[in-house]
Amino acid sequence: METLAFQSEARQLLQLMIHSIYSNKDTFLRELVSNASDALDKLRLESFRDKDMKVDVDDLHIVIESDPAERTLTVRDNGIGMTREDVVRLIGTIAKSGTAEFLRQLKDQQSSTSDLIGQFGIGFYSSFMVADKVTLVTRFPHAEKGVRWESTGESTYTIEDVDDAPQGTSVTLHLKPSDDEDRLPDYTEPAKIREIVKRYSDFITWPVRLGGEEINSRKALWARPASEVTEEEYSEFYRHISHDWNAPLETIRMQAEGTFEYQALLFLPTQAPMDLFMRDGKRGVQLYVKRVFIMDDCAELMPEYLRFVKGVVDAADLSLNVSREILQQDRQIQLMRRRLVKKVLSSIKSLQSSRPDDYAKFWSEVGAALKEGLLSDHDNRDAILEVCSFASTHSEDSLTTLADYVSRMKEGQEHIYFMTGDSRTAVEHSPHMEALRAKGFEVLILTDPIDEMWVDAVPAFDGKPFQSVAKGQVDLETEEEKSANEAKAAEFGDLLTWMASQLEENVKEVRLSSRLTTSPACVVGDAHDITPTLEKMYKAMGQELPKIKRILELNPTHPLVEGLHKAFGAGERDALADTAELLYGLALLAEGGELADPSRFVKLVADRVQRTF
Ligand SMILES: Nc1ncnc2c1ncn2[C@@H]1O[C@H](COP(=O)(O)OP(=O)(O)OP(=O)(O)O)[C@@H](O)[C@H]1O
Repeated sequence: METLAFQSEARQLLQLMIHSIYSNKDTFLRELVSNASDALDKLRLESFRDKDMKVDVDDLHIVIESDPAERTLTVRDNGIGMTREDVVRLIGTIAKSGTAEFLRQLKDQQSSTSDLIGQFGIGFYSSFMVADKVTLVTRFPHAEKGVRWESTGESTYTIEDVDDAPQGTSVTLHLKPSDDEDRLPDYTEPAKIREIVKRYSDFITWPVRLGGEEINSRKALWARPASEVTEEEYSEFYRHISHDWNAPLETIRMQAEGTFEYQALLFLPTQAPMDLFMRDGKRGVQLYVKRVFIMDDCAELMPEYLRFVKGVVDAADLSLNVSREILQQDRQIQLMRRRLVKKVLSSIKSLQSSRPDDYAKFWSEVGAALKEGLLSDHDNRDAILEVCSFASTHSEDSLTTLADYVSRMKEGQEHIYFMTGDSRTAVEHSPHMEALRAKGFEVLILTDPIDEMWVDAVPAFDGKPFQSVAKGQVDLETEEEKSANEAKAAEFGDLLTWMASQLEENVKEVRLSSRLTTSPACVVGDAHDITPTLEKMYKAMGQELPKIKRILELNPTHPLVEGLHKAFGAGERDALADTAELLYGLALLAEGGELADPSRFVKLVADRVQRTF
């Protein structure tokens, strides 16, 4: 027998369970039954794949046994079991993504641990809420010996080989004394066990037996008429497949009959899954064939940008040993996926109109993922744009849809104006916004990294082209203003050419601006240039890009520019070279950009300030 220590994160979680003030302790049984059900699914799949496997899969089941005298409760399955290495890895450590984040949040807000336990998915360790010792005996089909694991949930566990372990896993809880005050019922009572299984695990497709009797109905929710399924049943099922504690925000059911029959039961989450933006993040739709679980995380059923959608698709006409490769090539599957995506998007759309507050919360949780679809899903681009919301200069604290933006467009306004940047403040204070603000045009404020990408790919919404206020020529002038500006441009012509040659390493053109009212200068990109933020993102990913020169725009009514023009006319070229450089530096700083040589800039400024004494 070997005694091993729990990994430190596992130890912290166990402590949390042992001293849990969490009121709903019944959920430990849901977790054990859920794990047993997963183990049975896995064994059946493995037996499809490996025809030589010498395992009896005819009577896969879960048995619950209780012994009031010994005060034990056992949950046993004849599923896939675990090897010794599995036990150490899966039960002794926590490899789950998001654990570190979970423990950090826990430190931050001690008071509401129960909410957090739930969000994280409590799993096997929840046994320690109700037991002071847990014994697990398990055997993997190909292993000769079984493994016996035991722990009191303190810092160590013991592990040893056993000769006579049956196929599968049994978990025996040595229950704490029941205690009404601590809300700890007597879990050896059959009526209590029955009640918990009925409440949390009724839909489990495998038989759950207690005293020789089957105590779950095993009816797949998606196969029952919608009118007969309660909200609570949907929520429990959602918890089983998503490991999310919250009830789903929206339940979506779909059914197709005819040549390719399927039923779908999908859920939108209230909260973003922990792994939404992690590299190994999972997609949430499971594939069943005629009520039999086939695979998790089925990429063929839901595109990546809808990875927060959880649920089940049960197709009647596929073979039970269908593989990913077959799914990828199946035209019916592609058609089905298209319909599922449309249905999900239309459900979000109706959420938006019927429950605006819920939609707003939903958007704040998963909007950044959904917007990825603007790049990857051309067919549904318009439908995605319709359910998007953005910050805008129209309101400080609420977001706007594009339809609402369009309804507020001024007479004669042809474009949907936007500006991308790192933060709302940076965008609002950027010189590029001045003329738009002065003329009262609304500007969308786009600060998600993904925004930098889709704005280049999506040309228009509802026939109105998107226009960056920091790119190309922003055409806001009246005819009179235009002709006045043309006259100015002629007047400033020599200065502009001279400045362009002074700054040629950094800018490709110097011109007069129609977007500035109070700042002296700003830097803008050509319509198809990538933005500085995007340039930074590419660099962060290790991609070197050729240097991108932008355009310097001057505000001819600003005293600094006027002064420069005068001095230039008087022929003081040499002394003005530094001024040109300073102006360019100021324009960069004003948009929150970075100077190539900050120390040189500081020296130039200090020099100027000195001359004022
Ligand atoms: N009855 C079982 N048979 C086989 N493997 C099991 C069994 N119970 C647990 N395991 C293994 O141990 C792992 C950890 O279980 P645990 O319940 O802690 O987390 P989980 O089921 O992965 O996630 P969750 O936190 O959502 O419950 C499982 O993923 C599974 O691989």
